[in-house]
Amino acid sequence: MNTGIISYSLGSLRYYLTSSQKYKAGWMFALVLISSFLDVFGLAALVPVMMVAAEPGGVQKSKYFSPLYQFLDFQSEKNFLLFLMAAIFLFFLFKNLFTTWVNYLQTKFTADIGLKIIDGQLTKYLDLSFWKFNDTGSSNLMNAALQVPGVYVSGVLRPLFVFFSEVAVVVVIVLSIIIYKPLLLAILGVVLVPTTLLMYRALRTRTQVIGHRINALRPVSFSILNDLFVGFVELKLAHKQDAYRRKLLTNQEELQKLDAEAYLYSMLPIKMIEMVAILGVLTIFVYALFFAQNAADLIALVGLFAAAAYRLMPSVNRMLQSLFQIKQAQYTIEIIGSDREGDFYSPTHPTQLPLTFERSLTFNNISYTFPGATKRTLKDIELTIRKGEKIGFIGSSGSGKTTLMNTLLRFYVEQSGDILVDGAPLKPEHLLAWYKIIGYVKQDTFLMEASIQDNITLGDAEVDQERLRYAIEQASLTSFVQNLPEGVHTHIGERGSKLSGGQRQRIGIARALYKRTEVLVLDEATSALDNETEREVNEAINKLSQTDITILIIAHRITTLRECDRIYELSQGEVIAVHQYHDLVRQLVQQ
Ligand SMILES: Nc1ncnc2c1ncn2[C@@H]1O[C@H](COP(=O)(O)OP(=O)(O)OP(=O)(O)O)[C@@H](O)[C@H]1O
Repeated sequence: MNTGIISYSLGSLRYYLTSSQKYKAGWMFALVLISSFLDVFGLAALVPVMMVAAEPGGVQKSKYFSPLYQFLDFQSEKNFLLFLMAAIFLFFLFKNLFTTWVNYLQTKFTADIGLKIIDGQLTKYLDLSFWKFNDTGSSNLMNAALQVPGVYVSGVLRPLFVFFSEVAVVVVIVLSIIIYKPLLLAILGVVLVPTTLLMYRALRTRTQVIGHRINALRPVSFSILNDLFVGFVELKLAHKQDAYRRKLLTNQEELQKLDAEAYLYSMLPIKMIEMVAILGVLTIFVYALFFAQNAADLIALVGLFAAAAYRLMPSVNRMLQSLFQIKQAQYTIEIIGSDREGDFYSPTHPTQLPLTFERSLTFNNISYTFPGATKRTLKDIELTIRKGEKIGFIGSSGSGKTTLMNTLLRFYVEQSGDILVDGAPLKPEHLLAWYKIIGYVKQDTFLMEASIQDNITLGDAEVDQERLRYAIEQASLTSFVQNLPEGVHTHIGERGSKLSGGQRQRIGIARALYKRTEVLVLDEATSALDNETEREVNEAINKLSQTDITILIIAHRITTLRECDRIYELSQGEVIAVHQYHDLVRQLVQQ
């Protein structure tokens, strides 16, 4: 048939099978083949038994059963037939128990591989560089991490097993026919092989296209759904929910049409093969009636042809169906096997070294250009911060403040220059140690649908209560937490929906303090916070100023920077000025 797609899918397995699993896969295939043989043999054995049972004295005449009858020393044909029936029943019982066991092993085996692939996909995507991660988008990543492995198991692995077991069935039948009546094989070959091949060729490309298209559409639905629910408030106020709903439905409509088309294609082969087979039977029949010398022989041949075709058809059909399924799911092989290595991956360096921060932090001539961009976003940034200092960063939107902090957090790696910690360059080997030292409170702090405690400790199983109290106190959350009915165990709603903007940021600050952050990067919310929220956040920042934590604040409101030792002003990726808070306030007043 088509060895391309089969060897391609078999090849894809090598990524995920350990050598013991490969050995197991070999065994699984052997067991599946035995099941197929038992299936064919069971049906084939039934026919002669029924034939001798139908004819009085048939057992004695039969060249197969008469020796057995003699050997087992039966005295009555009826008893022998009862014995045969019991044997057939026991055989079917055994066969079905055996095939159920094989099915169970097979599902367990494929599920194990499925899990391994999910793990592999997750590891791959968690190693994505931050830029590529943002560029790919969460809907695509969710699809590729969970949905794609699922489709791979049901659309590639399982059909592969089906394909090989049906090949085994077909081979057994074909071999028996070769031995019994080679002419019949020739007729079957002439009629069935071209039809099957033609059909496969006609449908395979379209099936593959459908698979790719479905894979492209699925993340779109996730993404719209995500917008619809995350943007619940904004979209409702803008009266846009309906437009998004329609967008989602249009996408789903195309998906369902494709699903329906794929389903239709899976039903077509059996119908086409049946049509061709019946055409074959009728042609031989007509030939026998009008032209053949020995019509009786030919009509017997027609009967045999019909019987063989009848048994072969479902197998050939399942072979074709599994090929189409694999074609449709071919994209999963491409996705799972894609981008295993390359620029977009930055896995943690295998050797990790310790790191301490005692004196200073330096941006030493840092330049950074985004992939595909022509202009540098950061241009030769040169500045030093001493341990314990509070430093502010200001500048118009797009001036590069967040990008600069992202290089410090190692989410972006500068193309030239270095980050120096106590004078020594920060290397990939220091990443884990550096992550222990540095903390980040983003504008939109990541919050989970969990308790305050879990949000601060990020789900620590063993919470250091003393540290938790300290973090809550330093983040100015004590009175807020004390007034809650369940204290730190109070749940905060989806993405912290039960908290105010200021409280959310302070949870972020408490989180950084809980993990004993020594360098804290604070990206102040750009949205116009109300005075109360601003006061809450500033209170927390001022309290932090009393500690020896080194703080870097990206600020949009000047009042946030009151406690800062210095304030750097950025413009188009360059440091254009260094200010003192009071000078800056004076300048602004004069303007
Ligand atoms: N992932 C990205 N890919 C390409 N360009 C980017 C990416 N992220 C940011 N930029 C560009 O880099 C420049 C600096 O962005 P950055 O977010 O650092 O500015 P910012 O000063 O923090 O702005 P804001 O105050 O609005 O947060 C902008 O021109 C922005 O368009």
